Amino acid sequence: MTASIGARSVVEVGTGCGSSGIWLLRGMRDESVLTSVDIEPEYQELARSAYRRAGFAAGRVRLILGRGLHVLPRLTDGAYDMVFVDAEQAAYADYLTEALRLLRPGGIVVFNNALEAATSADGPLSAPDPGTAAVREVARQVRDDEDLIPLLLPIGEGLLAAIREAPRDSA
Ligand SMILES: C[S@@+](CC[C@H](N)C(=O)[O-])C[C@H]1O[C@@H](n2cnc3c(N)ncnc32)[C@H](O)[C@@H]1O
Repeated sequence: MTASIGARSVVEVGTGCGSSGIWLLRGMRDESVLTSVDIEPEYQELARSAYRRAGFAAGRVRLILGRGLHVLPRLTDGAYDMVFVDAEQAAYADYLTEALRLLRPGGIVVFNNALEAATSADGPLSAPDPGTAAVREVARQVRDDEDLIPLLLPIGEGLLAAIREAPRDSA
């Protein structure tokens, strides 16, 4: 069973072979579009075929080849309901900045691998690896930002989510 997120437009960084995209599409509205970014053309071809076999029309997915941090700045501000980041852990803080620009008020950004980093022990003499440090930093930023509602889901390697609050009425 898939919980519907009722989203019209979702951006995913890290298409892979299409598994997460299929789960996202199953929870999205019928007329909605998933924009998915990956640096590997072979993965995107496998994903394209997986979406088709899962029954989604070609027009439901826009596959863009390139590094997420090069592609996201070209997408429209405030036009997306959800941004799912599942690539380039060391740059998660930059992806948070991009996601907050892309999201509509009430939209949600989700980072994969959050628990893996949070629960890995540091050695007494070594700094955490850049990916782990970046995941912890983005978790801190989400916690400290008063405009974000944070949520940590213990699913798989852990999903860190943050809802961008709609502006409150000043009256
Ligand atoms: C963990 S896999 C994604 C799996 C996919 N989300 C799923 O669950 O089916 C990570 C993917 O990110 C891609 N990737 C790595 N660095 C990237 C970057 N800087 N920008 C976009 N994609 C990247 C890899 O090619 C790989 O396909």
